[in-house]
Amino acid sequence: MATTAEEQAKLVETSKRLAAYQAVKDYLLPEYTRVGIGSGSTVVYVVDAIAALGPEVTSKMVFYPTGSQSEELIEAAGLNLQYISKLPAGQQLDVAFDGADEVDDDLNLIKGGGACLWQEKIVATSAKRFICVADFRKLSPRLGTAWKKGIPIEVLPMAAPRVLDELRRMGSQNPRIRPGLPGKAGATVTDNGMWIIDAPFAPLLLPKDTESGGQAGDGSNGLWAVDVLADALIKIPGVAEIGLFYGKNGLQVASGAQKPVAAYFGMADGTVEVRSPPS
Ligand SMILES: O=C[C@H](O)[C@H](O)[C@H](O)COP(=O)(O)O
Repeated sequence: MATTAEEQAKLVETSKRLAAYQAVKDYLLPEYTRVGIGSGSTVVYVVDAIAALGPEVTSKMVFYPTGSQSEELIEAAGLNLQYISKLPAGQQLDVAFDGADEVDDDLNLIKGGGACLWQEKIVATSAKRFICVADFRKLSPRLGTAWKKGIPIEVLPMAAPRVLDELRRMGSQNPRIRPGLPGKAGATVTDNGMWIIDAPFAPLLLPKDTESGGQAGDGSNGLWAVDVLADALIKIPGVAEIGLFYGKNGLQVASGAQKPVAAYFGMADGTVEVRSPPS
């Protein structure tokens, strides 16, 4: 068991790597030609795993980034880069891999801890199969349990004060514009020229909490169901996109699905746990 901070950090990196290599082994089939590459520190290992397959496999593939970081990763690995704007209408990516900040029991996700959520959602929903790759810290029964910083929300800068007002009205505890420090004074600016607001809410309810006379989930008692909150957040004027990736159970290998078909977790004991959403 890891005891020092250094050992814990090493364990986390090993876990990310294990999950990434397993996910690529299971879901990057040699016949695939279009692959989405997400953002964050875990995706670095996904790209490593893909590059390790060698040009005989990867040269026939084209890789679609979710922002400037993954664009650089793709290029640095010598993989073929293409932009999602060039994906012809009516066509899909074969698969997309991405990380997450938190994953609940139903495989709803919080994303955007690295300010990349908007392009990530476009790429994920353009894929026939969206695969989430994470370490054991991300696994939690309800969103907002382990990830306390809040739901990342990408907003038009001029609308930020109004969005903050509305989030407070909805019961978010201390929503804040994400600072750019230490690298940049002022707000964090996304790849799309937007700002990020982090909006903490009490842990989000799942259908198993709200069905059969359970909690309302409409925010009236301070508790929101994932889908109800997501639908309300996206309607706030000035919100460009939200870092909740959610959807109905059973909506899987389908165009437009935000939830992954599988989530790979590198566990602290050196195993990889694979989860699929309940059907
Ligand atoms: O904005 C960043 C993305 O949503 C990342 O995929 C997410 O923050 C997870 O990142 P990491 O793999 O570094 O934990």
